[in-house]
Amino acid sequence: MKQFLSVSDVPDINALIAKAAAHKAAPFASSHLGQHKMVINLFFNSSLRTRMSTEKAARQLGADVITYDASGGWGIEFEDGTIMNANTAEHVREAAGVLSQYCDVLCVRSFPTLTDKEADYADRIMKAFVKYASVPVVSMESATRHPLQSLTDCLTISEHRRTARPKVVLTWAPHPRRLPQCVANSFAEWMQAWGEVDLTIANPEGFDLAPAFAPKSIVSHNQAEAFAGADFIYAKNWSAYDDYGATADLPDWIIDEQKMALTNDAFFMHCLPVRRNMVVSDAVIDSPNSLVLQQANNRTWAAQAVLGSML
Ligand SMILES: NCCC[C@H](NC(=O)CCC(=O)O)C(=O)O
Ligand SMILES: NC(=O)OP(=O)(O)O
Repeated sequence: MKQFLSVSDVPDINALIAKAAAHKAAPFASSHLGQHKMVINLFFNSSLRTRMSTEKAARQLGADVITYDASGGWGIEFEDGTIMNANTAEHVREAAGVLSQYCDVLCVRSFPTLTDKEADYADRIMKAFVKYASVPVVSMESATRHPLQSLTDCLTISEHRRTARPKVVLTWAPHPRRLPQCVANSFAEWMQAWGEVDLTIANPEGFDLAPAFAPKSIVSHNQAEAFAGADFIYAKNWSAYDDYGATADLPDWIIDEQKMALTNDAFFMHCLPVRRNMVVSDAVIDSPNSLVLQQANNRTWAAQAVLGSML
C-alpha cells in the first residue's frame, strides 16, 4: 500500500484483517520489517489511542518513531500562491517535503473545520500531505474518515460475531459538542465494502451522513426499530452533514439498558473517547457485552498491519 486514507486503498480487506490478527497472535514476529526505518506521527489534534497504538505498532515492527504535536509547531499554509504575511510560517510543500527526509512512513491526524464543508470533504490537508510527501502517508483520522479505527472495528466484529452475517447498527448518540462525521463515515464505508454484515444506520432526521457513505436504503430515523435483532450496536455522535456542523439536543438517543434489551443480546461498541451517561449509560458500557477495551486493544494490531504493509 502506498497510502492508507480510505477503504479504497485496501486491495483485500479480509487479507488485511487476517494480517492484523496474525500480529495480535505474534506481536514481534515481524520485527525485521521496520529495522532502520523511521515512522513520523504528526498530530494537529488530540489523541490517546491513536497516538499510543500507532507508536506501539511501529516499535513492535522494529521501527523507530517520532511523534510531533503539530498544533504547537509552525503554522502550516495549505493555500497555493498565497502571500504568507499572516499566521502561517511554512507551506505544506516544504513541511511535507522536509518530513519525508526524516521518515519512511508519515502518519497524519487532521480533523475537519466543521465550518467549511467543501474544504473538509475535499480532505484538503490530508491530500496536500499525500501530494507533497515522497513517502507513504497513513491517515490517523482526516476531515472525512478514520480508516485505522474502521479496520480495528472489522477485526473486533470478526472476533465476536456469533453468526456469519451479523446485524450491525451504527447509531447516532447525543453529545454536548459538535463532532466530525469521520468515524461514522468510515465505519459505514468499511462495513459496506467488507460485505460480511447487514448494516443499518440509525440517526435523527437532519443527521443523515453524506449520501456517498450512507445510501438512503440503509438509514432509519427510528432508533428502537433499528435496534430490533441487532448483534452489534456501534454508537457515535456526529454533527450534521446537510446543515453542516449543526448539533441537536436529543437526550432520548442515549444508548441505555432499555434500548439494548431490544437487540439480540448485542455487543456495544464505541471508538472512544466517550461521554458517559450522555452517549451511553454506565450500565451498558460497564456490561460484559461492552467491547470498548477490546477495540482499543485492536488498534495496535490494525496499525501494525497497515504500517507493516508499507515498511
Ligand atoms: N478519534 C476518535 C474520535 C475523535 C473525535 N472525538 C472527539 O473529538 C470527542 C471529544 C469530546 O468528547 O469532547 C471524533 O468524534 O471524531
Ligand atoms: N479512537 C480514537 O481514535 O481515539 P483517540 O482520538 O484517542 O486517538
